[in-house]
Amino acid sequence: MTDHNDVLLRVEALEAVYGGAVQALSGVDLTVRRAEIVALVGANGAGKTTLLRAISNLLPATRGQVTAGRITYDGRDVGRTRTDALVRAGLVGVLEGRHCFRALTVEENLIAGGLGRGSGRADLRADLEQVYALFPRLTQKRRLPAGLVSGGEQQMVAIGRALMGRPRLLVLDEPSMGLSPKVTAEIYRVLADLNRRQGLTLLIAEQSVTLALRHAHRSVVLENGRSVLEGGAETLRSRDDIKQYYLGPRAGAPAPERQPA
Ligand SMILES: Nc1ncnc2c1ncn2[C@@H]1O[C@H](COP(=O)(O)OP(=O)(O)OP(=O)(O)O)[C@@H](O)[C@H]1O
Repeated sequence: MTDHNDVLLRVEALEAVYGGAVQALSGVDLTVRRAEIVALVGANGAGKTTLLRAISNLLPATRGQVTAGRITYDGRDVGRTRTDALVRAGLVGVLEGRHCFRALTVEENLIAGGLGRGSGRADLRADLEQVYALFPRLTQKRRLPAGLVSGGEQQMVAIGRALMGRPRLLVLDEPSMGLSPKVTAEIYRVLADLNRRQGLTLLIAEQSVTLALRHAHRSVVLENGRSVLEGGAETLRSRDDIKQYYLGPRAGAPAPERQPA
């Protein structure tokens, strides 16, 4: 049984359309407990990005809208809550690729993530130093325009900027997209550390099911806009259809189910 106080985010029977016509979500249920890492997996077009946009209330910016269902964050219905208010409540997203303000320096990008909280200079400086400690290579790049640093570093800037908002739930859309395995591993190591040490809750859309199973406590599979399966690594690996479709021939290797911090 789920203790309701444990639940940070709940999505129930969510439906969403684009342009009043394209049905992108047609029944998604999802629960994210505090201090849990939940991965959202599914093929191209399954609805992962749409679900994350809906949770962050960013669908209207892409001509989309939620047409049915409910999103509850920290016990509150947030279906109509503006994105900036969600951020202030600790629900922070890194969506739409690794969006950076390209003309601003790396450091200015990071600071921008902390401004909405209304904290003072000393707090901002302390948070900034924490981000540099997590991603040391950003320290050397702090004075460079973000548009000039590598794709991996831009992803670190985007995540760092989100962390400056002191999130309780960090929502990430495909953090590994287009990155080398080494940089991907570095980013996931930082995310896993934040989860373990600080109890940061993570909801991550991840096209690589292998990565999802390695890092998440639980994964939710989306197919054609519906949530069709959820479980830990063992549950997903035990399903022949998941193995064949997403994992390929080397899917048999055992991996322990992770427990939340
Ligand atoms: N702005 C948009 N306007 C119209 N249709 C859209 C828009 N964004 C997504 N869609 C459609 O909504 C459906 C779900 O797409 P979505 O991007 O959420 O899937 P996804 O699982 O994130 O896919 P991918 O892994 O390729 O990013 C698809 O049919 C897609 O073509």
